[in-house]
Amino acid sequence: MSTAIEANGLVKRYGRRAAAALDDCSFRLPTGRISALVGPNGAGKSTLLTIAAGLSRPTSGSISVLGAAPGTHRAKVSYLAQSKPLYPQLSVADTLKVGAALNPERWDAAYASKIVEQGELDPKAKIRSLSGGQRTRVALALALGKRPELMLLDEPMADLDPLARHEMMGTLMADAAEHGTTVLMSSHIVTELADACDHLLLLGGGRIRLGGGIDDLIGAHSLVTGRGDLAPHTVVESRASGRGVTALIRRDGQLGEGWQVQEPSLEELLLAHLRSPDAPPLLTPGTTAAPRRTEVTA
Ligand SMILES: Nc1ncnc2c1ncn2[C@@H]1O[C@H](COP(=O)(O)OP(=O)(O)OP(=O)(O)O)[C@@H](O)[C@H]1O
Repeated sequence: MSTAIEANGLVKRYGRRAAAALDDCSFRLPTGRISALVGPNGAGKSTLLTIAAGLSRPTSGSISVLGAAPGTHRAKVSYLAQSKPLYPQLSVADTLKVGAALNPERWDAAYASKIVEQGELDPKAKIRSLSGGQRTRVALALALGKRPELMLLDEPMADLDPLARHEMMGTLMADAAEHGTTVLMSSHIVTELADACDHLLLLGGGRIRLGGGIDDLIGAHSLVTGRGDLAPHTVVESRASGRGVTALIRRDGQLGEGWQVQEPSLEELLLAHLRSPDAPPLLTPGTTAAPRRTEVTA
């Protein structure tokens, strides 16, 4: 399978003395995946997305996007910043016209208009008169109307109401599946991700702590309850419970007698890893970066 993004030893410092926002961050995102980018506040999610969009340069390390340095294939990449920048003085209709003018080869006017219409927005309304959620809808119409091969979305749904979020996620995912679009989307809303995404990148301490298909990552872990020794398994998190110990583990062979075993939900998997920042990382096969070749950008 071809590669949408490959990062190798990526480091980003915002100042000489500042702690690294990304610190030896390496991963491979195959094309066609709808990937959640998750991590605590300040983990480096926006930093990674702006570097992939070609708007910020790494301090060191390399990253390729659609096989080239970030920014090379701007026409094929949509980037939606957390702040959703739009021109406040333009109307909704004029904003879409700007989208068409900026993307003459790829613009799908009918599709962009449909997204706006689903929100019952008046095309003549000025952007400055819209609510935060309505602006988000226009920004998403711009990002999707471009019919990109890769979408880099920074908390795209954060200010949509639950119904609008559900509907927009449905539109986004159906579109991505139909067109084979790769999506890398940061979010803190785990329920939104569990339904929509098939791939996960968990950032912590500036590097990837979990990377791979969500089913594979869940399948590699077990939630166990019982008493006894958990060696030789990797214990991600362990807590005393009424029935002994409840632990999220990565199995290494069979479990001993007397353990109740469950498959964790995505939320349980994420919470355990977020609470245990020192747990060993796991990147499933196909999601580790190839050994470093020539620098694509640095
Ligand atoms: N322009 C900047 N100048 C200086 N430091 C920055 C800048 N942008 C980000 N940082 C720092 O880099 C680190 C990572 O920030 P980033 O915004 O990438 O995290 P995030 O995972 O997107 O966080 P959140 O979930 O809160 O949006 C933080 O410590 C932040 O303070």
